[in-house]
Amino acid sequence: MAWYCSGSTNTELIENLFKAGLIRDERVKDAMIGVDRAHYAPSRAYSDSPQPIGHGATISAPHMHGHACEYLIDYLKPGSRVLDIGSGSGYLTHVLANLVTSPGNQGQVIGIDHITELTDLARTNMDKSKTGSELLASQTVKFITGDGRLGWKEGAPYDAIHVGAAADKLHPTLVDQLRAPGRLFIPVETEDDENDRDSISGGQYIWVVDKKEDGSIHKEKVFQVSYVPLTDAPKG
Ligand SMILES: Nc1ncnc2c1ncn2[C@@H]1O[C@H](CSCC[C@H]([NH3+])C(=O)O)[C@@H](O)[C@H]1O
Repeated sequence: MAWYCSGSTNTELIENLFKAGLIRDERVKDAMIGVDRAHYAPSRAYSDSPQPIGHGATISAPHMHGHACEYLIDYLKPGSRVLDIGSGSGYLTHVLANLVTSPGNQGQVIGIDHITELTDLARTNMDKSKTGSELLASQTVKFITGDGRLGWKEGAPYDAIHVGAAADKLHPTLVDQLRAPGRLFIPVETEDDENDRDSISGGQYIWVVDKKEDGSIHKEKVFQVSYVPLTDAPKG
């Protein structure tokens, strides 16, 4: 159901998304209330819409961030390790960090983006709040500049990997870097699904890829989306 949400404060926006059923999980709601979107979105921070953040990147709409967290929620526990590929503004990286941190049990979230100005921006954005600057100081959150299609093997294995830009395929390196059990959430441009011949005709879909405890892989195409692509880094 299409439902437009906004609020006059961050808490009001998230509560309205919750009331509209666009966020359903209480832990996700609390983690999103804990991150002021105004620190990350340059305009219309409390409206449920994407906004440009420069360098061809956008901060996704908050309901999309909510969906991503909800698909990964079973793998986001205090102490979990997470990789956020295409971290952009750093907003989702911060929300994910709230989900893997409890007093005395710090997980770690690595945000990776291939544009240095954006990893710098993400750090600056996080530093605007006390909790954000503490997460940076304790290295619970680290921003790395690099090609996210390769993951970040120094921090692997990950309980959860989130990809915030559309890949041209299900990069096997990312599946390799999952813990068993672990889950990858990735928008893919035209991945061939042998069970669904329609998927070859194009369109972007979120794929959820599970690495089970025995190391076996289960892939599922869950819903259609429109993300900016994962690309080569701009030259210069
Ligand atoms: N190959 C790549 N490696 C790392 N980051 C990439 C790559 N291709 C695109 N990106 C980044 O993917 C991001 C997608 S848009 C930013 C989404 C972010 N989750 C947010 O809501 O703020 C942009 O910041 C791009 O710079």
